[in-house]
Amino acid sequence: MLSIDKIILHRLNMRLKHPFVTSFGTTQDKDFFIIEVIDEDGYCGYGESVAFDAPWYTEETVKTTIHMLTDFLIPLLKKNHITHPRELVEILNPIRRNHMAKAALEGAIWDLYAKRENISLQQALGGEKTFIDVGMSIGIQPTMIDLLNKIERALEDGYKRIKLKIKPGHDVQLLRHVRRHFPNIPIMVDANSAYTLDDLPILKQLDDFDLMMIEQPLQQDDFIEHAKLQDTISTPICLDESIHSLNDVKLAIKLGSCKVINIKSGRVGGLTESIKIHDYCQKHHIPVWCGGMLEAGVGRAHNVALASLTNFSLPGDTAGSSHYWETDIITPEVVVKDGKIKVPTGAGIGYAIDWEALRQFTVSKQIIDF
Ligand SMILES: O=C(O)CCC(=O)C1=CC=C[C@@H](O)[C@@H]1C(=O)O
Ligand SMILES: [Mg+2]
Repeated sequence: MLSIDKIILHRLNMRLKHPFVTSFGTTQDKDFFIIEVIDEDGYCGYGESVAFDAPWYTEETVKTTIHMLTDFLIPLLKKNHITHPRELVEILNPIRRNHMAKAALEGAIWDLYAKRENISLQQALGGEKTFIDVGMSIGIQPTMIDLLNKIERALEDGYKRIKLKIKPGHDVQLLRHVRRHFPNIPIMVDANSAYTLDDLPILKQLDDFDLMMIEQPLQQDDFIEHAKLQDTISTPICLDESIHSLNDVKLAIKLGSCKVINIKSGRVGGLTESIKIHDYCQKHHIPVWCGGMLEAGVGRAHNVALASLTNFSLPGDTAGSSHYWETDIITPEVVVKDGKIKVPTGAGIGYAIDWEALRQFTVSKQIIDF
């Protein structure tokens, strides 16, 4: 049994090395928290919240996550006995959605469980790969030169594919430029729902650029529209914001709304649901890859373990720590070599907290006794 003694919420503020610009806006200072779950034997598990400070990606925010955890999710956990992290889905089920809040807590409990069992998080999740392939997501850049330079540098660092952000007015022309300089590199684009079917003429032109896929071109609940679009274009569609659960995946596959799925544990409510989605997609020959939420080291470590499952067959948005941060909060930091990350084999997430760094970024701390 996992007997929890206390939970500590460490609220942090970390400045990204470079602002990340998408069709919704700009992120530079990341407000989030690390959730530390300590059991009666002194084992500690760590999770990271991924909601942003404003609800532009999904409806959750840092504040809603804290509200959900302190007022609902942790009180529910207190009332239940738990022997395995898989049981958490059922325990937290009375609370609707709020997937990022649930995932932060669940992630910490998976880490705690793995540490108690003295196995790696990878082993606990059923991952098999020794290395994972990594791509880079490049936000919208001030100028074309900046973008070309960023791509150049990512390729030099060995990244296996480049993801570019597009939006209306910032798409075909941009790809023409990029393809002129880099005719053969693996490129994909992410629209973060910036288009509608009225943009079909533009979206059809994207077929000319030999893209690996186009991520989330339409609105998050446009399953039928995505199916129509996938029927019209040959570039595979990948769904991100549309996928909140295994049921969404079933719907998307049934309707033909996509050919690829981006899994983000926070968006789907945690690692247990992520594994279910991974397994279902594998059975249906739909490749998946691990998305990113500009995580610090703890969230990044969880992503690395998850991406080691076999059907994560495409490079993910899990770039190395140094791409985002001057100093990360784990040691060693996550390192990318030749476009790959070695999956750690130590107990739990396999990286230690760098307490000095964590303290340096801490804004506040809340202790919840069990
Ligand atoms: O963590 C990373 O490097 C991936 C960043 C990234 O592309 C995204 C992060 C968060 C929200 C979005 O803007 C975007 C995405 O949609 O995948
Ligand atoms: Mg996306």
